[in-house]
Amino acid sequence: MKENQQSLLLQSIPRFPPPKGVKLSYGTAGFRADASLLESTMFRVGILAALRSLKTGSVIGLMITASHNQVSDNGVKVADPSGGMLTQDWEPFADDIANAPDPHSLLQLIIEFAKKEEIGFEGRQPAEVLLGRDTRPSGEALLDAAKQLNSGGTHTPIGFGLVHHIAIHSSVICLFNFYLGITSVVGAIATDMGVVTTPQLHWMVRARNRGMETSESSYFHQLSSSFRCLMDLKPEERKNNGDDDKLVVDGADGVGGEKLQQFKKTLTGLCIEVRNQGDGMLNEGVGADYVQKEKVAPRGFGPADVGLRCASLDGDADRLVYFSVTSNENNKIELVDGDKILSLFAFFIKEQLSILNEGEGEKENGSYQARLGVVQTAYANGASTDYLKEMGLEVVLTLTGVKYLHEKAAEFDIGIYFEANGHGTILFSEAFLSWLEVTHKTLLSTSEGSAKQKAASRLLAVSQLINQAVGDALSGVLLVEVILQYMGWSVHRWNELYHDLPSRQLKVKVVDRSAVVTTNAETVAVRPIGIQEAINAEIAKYPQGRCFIRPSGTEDVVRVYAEATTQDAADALASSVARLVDQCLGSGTA
Ligand SMILES: CC(=O)N[C@H]1[C@@H](OP(=O)(O)O)O[C@H](CO)[C@@H](O)[C@@H]1O
Ligand SMILES: [Mg+2]
Repeated sequence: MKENQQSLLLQSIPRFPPPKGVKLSYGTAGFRADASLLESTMFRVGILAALRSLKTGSVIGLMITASHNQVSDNGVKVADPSGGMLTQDWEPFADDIANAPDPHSLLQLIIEFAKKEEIGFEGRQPAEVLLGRDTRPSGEALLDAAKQLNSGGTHTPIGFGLVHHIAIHSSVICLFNFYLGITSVVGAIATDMGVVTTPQLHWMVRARNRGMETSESSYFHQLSSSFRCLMDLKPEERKNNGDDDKLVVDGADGVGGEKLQQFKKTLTGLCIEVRNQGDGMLNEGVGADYVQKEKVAPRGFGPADVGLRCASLDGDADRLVYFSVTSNENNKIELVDGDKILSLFAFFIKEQLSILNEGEGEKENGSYQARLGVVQTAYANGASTDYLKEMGLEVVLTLTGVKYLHEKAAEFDIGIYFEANGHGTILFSEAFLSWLEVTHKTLLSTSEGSAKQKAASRLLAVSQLINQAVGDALSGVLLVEVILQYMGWSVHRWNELYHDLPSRQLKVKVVDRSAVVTTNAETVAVRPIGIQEAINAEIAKYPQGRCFIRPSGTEDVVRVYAEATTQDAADALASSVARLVDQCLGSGTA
């Protein structure tokens, strides 16, 4: 590393000492903590992103969000050139630099890592990073702070790279720190994309690295035109419904509600009412995480909504669940979770593939036996896994965290992944898409309007509508809606695809959640020693009981998941295991 680069880093590093007594870890969704603890992390992740951009010769993304966490938390995740999550090989470096105790050790870490990764600092291409943030109020406060700092001349970007807009977060952190971090790498450029959903930022990074336009309007245009195409391909007898069949969406008082409100104006054939658009407290009694875990209607929904088709987004709009309010009391709902969304998508895709391959048999060059697979985690309801297997699909289980599911799904020609909480998408391989495009063209010229041509057209439109970078609640909602219209299904009919086994999820606050170590796709706890045997003894008390514990990667808790044949049994199993965890590791406040 050249001297000018070292001195540039040394100028800024001492300004951001790490918080004392806190160990930060790049978990399933990047770094997440109380916003007040993240000042140095933001700065350091800025450096990491610039290095990643130099290493890959591509644009990298940084998203400031804590998703479904309470409003006082914040976080940051890195989007790799493909638009996916940061490569897992770099996570230890992220942990190391976030926790480096002093300027000297941080600089040494950077020098050694850059050497090991053979990162050239004076290459032809400067580092470039796209920044995005959700609607957390801390973001706005810092925007002002940044502007003041900038006009006050305490930092000058000249010679450090060009920053188009600078925005920041919580009492002097976030984007400004990113900005300083990124521009501590010679020549680096940071471009602020403003307030966006997490999937929008990931989509933008992917688009940019494929030479496409990155604006929000191009994102919305892609979604609305592929949605329109799918609507036009509905069976004739289903073409007239839609407008009188309203969908009500809970926006979690976050960025997704705002964006959907703006976007819905451009959609025809779909009537959407958005509630919780940002006037209330972010994620408080609202949002996909709340609805899925508590199994009750969010704030703003009640008896007047009984029977309506409703959906809920999470705080950064990368999760989606559906529900309908079932009774006038207790805000009870019928939950249609990520597993059911996965099942609906799998059902539709499988049907289109079989139309496309009908009668092709073993003919040479004719059909392409696309490998269709689905990916779930241990949190998937057991009934969904059985249903998917009965459909003849390959089902793979991975660790919790979309990076694991995404990686597995990418091994299929069409890989569909969903977490039960509603995060998921459909990935299409390049090889399959090339074949599909050629086939579609041929079908257009030989048999336009045929069932096969329409099936090919639908699959192509799905690959455009569904976000190929990460799970995206906005594109997900459009695909669900168009499939329901295609099938002529109500939310209730959809929910009848299979019946969920009753389940319960609890969280337990413990002194040190890393004391829980798991194996076997997180279904078995190997530490603390003896706890699994105690859990097994509880499970044995319930017919078809299933239960596991794991440390959360995003909250300071140990999660307990239980399934059984009745709700009372699932509740009792979860509570007794939560007590075990509390006795073994707890601070007593569940
Ligand atoms: C049980 C559960 O819903 N866990 C969620 C949650 O992770 P935890 O590591 O469980 O806190 O947040 C992750 C990021 O959004 C998501 O990938 C994951 O599925
Ligand atoms: Mg989220």
